[in-house]
This record gives sequence, structure tokens and C-alpha cells, in this order.
Amino acid sequence: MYKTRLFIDVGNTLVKWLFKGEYHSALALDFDSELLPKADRIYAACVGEQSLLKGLKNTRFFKSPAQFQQFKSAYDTPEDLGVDRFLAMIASIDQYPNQTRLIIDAGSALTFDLVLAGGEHQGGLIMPGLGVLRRSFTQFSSDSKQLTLGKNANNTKDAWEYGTAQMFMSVINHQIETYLTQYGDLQIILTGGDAKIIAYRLKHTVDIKPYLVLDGLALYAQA
Ligand SMILES: Nc1ncnc2c1ncn2[C@@H]1O[C@H](COP(=O)(O)OP(=O)(O)OP(=O)(O)O)[C@@H](O)[C@H]1O
Ligand SMILES: CC(C)(CO)[C@@H](O)C(=O)NCCC(=O)O
Ligand SMILES: [K+]
Repeated sequence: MYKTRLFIDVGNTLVKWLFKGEYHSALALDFDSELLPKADRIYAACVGEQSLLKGLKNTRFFKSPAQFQQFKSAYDTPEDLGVDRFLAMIASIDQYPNQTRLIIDAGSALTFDLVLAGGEHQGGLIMPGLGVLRRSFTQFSSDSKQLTLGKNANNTKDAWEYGTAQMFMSVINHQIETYLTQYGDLQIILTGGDAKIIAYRLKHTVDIKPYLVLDGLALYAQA
């Protein structure tokens, strides 16, 4: 008998799910498990608030393993690696075989992970995401999603907005350059809620995969 399967990615800002081939999302703040469809089996990847999924039955939670198929973790303590990062990496191995991949997740946090053609994770970086960065200085706190570059401001609001835009985009472009120098040709894959607004300000072409973590979850649950 065919069993329905529901895949859930709980981040710090958004809860995303995959059901019958369709992707959905809701703000973690507004999320209620009543929003989810009924399924025979539920698979969850949670780096956010686990209590959001309380009350769900038949739910399996995953953590990052040391190894999975080609993937080999770079972490000294593999289960400390965010499961969303692990799942994004195995999805990238599946979707971009035999190439060095750089995965940039621009979500609540900004993460970089490098995976060699053979599946060896080279480690990564965690930085504040755009929202965290813009809220990091209480007096100037801003929820703006504008990314204005190459301009100097003549008022405080714009100075913070342009400054944080410059900081955020500079570091992403800089990391890409650094990895290209170190590893040569790279497949760059961009995911996370801010992927789209970043992509066209990058100096390199990238593939945007908003649901890479859910794709990885579906793969991992199948194995
Ligand atoms: N509908 C939306 N509601 C809120 N934020 C959104 C929305 N769409 C895009 N975003 C942006 O996406 C970012 C969150 O990204 P993402 O969806 O990757 O979060 P997350 O998975 O919860 O984060 P993380 O995995 O880093 O905890 C926010 O900073 C916000 O700018
Ligand atoms: C870095 C985040 C917040 C990105 O979603 C998540 O992957 C996480 O909480 N990771 C645990 C720490 C680590 O990956 O080393
Ligand atoms: K994420």
C-alpha cells in the first residue's frame, strides 16, 4: 500500500515542508502543526525550535552522520554539524555529481560549505545572516531587504542599510574568490530565504536551489 510521506525543515525563521512533490513554507513565528497535511510518515530536520513539531506522531528526526554514501563529514564531532547543512550537501552531491561544490545558505545564518567531487566535506563557515546583521545594533535596527552597493549615505538610516549591504555582499563575493583560488572550478549553489536577492549581485554565476535542504531530506529518508 502506498504510504504518504511528509518532509519538514525547521529553520530559525521559516518552516518549510515537502508533500506530494510540492514545497510549502510558513514563518516559524506563525507556524502551527495544524498547517501540515496528514501523512503516514514524517521526516524532520530541525535546527530551530523543536517544540514547533510537538504533537506530531510518527515523526523521525535526523542528525548529521559522519558519513553517508559519498559524503564524508569534516567535523571533529559530526553530529554537531547542522543537519540542514548536511542535507544541503548530500542534495548537492546528488544534483551535481563529480564536481567541487560550494554551498552558500543565506538564511537566518549565512553558511558556506565545500564538498569535493568525491564527497569529502572540507568544512565551512557560519556567519550572521542579513536579518541578524541588520538587527545587531539596536539603535539602527532594520528589517530592510534592500542591498544597495557602491553608495555613501547622507543619513543614519541609509548609512546602516548601505553599510550592512556592503558588508554582507563583500564577504560573500570574497569567500567565492577565495574558494575559487583554492579549489579551482566550482559549482556554486545558493539556497536559503535570501538567495534570490543576493544572486544577481554576485560576480559569479550560481544556481539557486531554494529547497535544497528538503531535497536532501527526501534523499536521506529514502536510504
Ligand atoms: N516569507 C518570508 N518570511 C520571512 N522571511 C523570508 C521570507 N522569504 C524570504 N525570507 C528571508 O529568508 C531569511 C530566512 O531564510 P531561510 O528560509 O533560509 O531561514 P531558515 O531556514 O529559517 O534559516 P536557518 O536555516 O539559517 O535557521 C530571512 O532572513 C528573510 O530575509
Ligand atoms: C548554522 C545553522 C544555524 C544554519 O541553519 C545550523 O546549521 C546550525 O544550527 N548548526 C549547528 C552548528 C554547526 O553547524 O556547526
Ligand atoms: K536553512
